[in-house]
Amino acid sequence: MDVEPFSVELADPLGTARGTIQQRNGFLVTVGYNGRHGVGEATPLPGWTESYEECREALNRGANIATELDWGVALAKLDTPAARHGLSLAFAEARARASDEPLYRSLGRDDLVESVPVNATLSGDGTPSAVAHRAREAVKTGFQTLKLKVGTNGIEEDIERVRAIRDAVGDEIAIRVDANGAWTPVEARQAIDSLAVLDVEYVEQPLSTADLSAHAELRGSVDIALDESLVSHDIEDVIESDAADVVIIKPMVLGGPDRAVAAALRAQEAGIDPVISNTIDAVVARTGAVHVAARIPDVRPCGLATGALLETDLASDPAPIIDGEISVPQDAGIGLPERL
Ligand SMILES: O=C(O)CCC(=O)c1ccccc1C(=O)O
Ligand SMILES: [Mg+2]
Repeated sequence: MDVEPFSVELADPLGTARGTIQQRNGFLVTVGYNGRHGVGEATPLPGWTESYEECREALNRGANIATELDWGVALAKLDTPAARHGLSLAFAEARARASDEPLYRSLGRDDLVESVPVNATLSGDGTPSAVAHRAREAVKTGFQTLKLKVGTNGIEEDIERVRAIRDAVGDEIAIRVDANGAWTPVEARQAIDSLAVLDVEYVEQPLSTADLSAHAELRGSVDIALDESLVSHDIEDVIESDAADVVIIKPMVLGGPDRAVAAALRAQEAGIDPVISNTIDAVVARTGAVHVAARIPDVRPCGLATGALLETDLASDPAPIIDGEISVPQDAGIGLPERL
């Protein structure tokens, strides 16, 4: 098991209600298995996963265990999500390569999946007309679903932005908003009443993570999606508390593609729609998440169109976005060169 640090920059920082993301620092993880190599990525995002230092320490520990025993044992001992994701993805890729299948097939999907629908991710800053302009550009390139970051400014201003987008793109385009936990229950109620009129598809994480029952109470005129709540609650808690119409599944946050697939399928079984997203990962984890999405039948548009937010990346992108759908690589493994 080989662990190599990397750093990638965002071309345009992504402003969210929980801070601005400017740079992503992580580790490339390479493993050997049955004569093949698999590559994974561990890119921690503090607040969502362990810190960079904790991730590095966990991977080093894993590397020591892995040389002594085997990958499965090392995986079982990695207890932080980003580190576990790195090893789990590397291992899953090596297995897919050894069986000469694309990763999504190796994860259990039987039929051919050529592409997955995706949303455009729109930063929340700027005037309503600036945001509407970005929305119109995204629709011109083929996106049918837009996700706007909200919660950094006042509710009235956010509603103005969503109204400007709706006016600019018409009624056929789906609009989602992501508050990243910024609202109180009273603010959320007020925002949702206005967002319902603007035919918003769902509100992602309106309230802070802990309170599942407060989210359950908000459900109604606009669907509620939980994202950050999955950091501290597992999918069974969310199902049990009736807190969500949609769950946002980020493989880096859940600890690997295996866990992400399991959680997404479990959600579907319980009548909750999973949406696969990512933490603005580099190309290895981002494309890994594309395979997770391809594994899920009838998946709603996913948050995987984030490659263009990066100024630099680890390799050229094997999953171009065409007409609002991200292409699923069909080569063995993730679809990247065997050694990066
Ligand atoms: O889901 C998307 O459209 C892109 C990813 C995204 O918004 C995001 C990226 C990094 C950290 C948190 C989030 C989030 O969904 O809240
Ligand atoms: Mg979110």
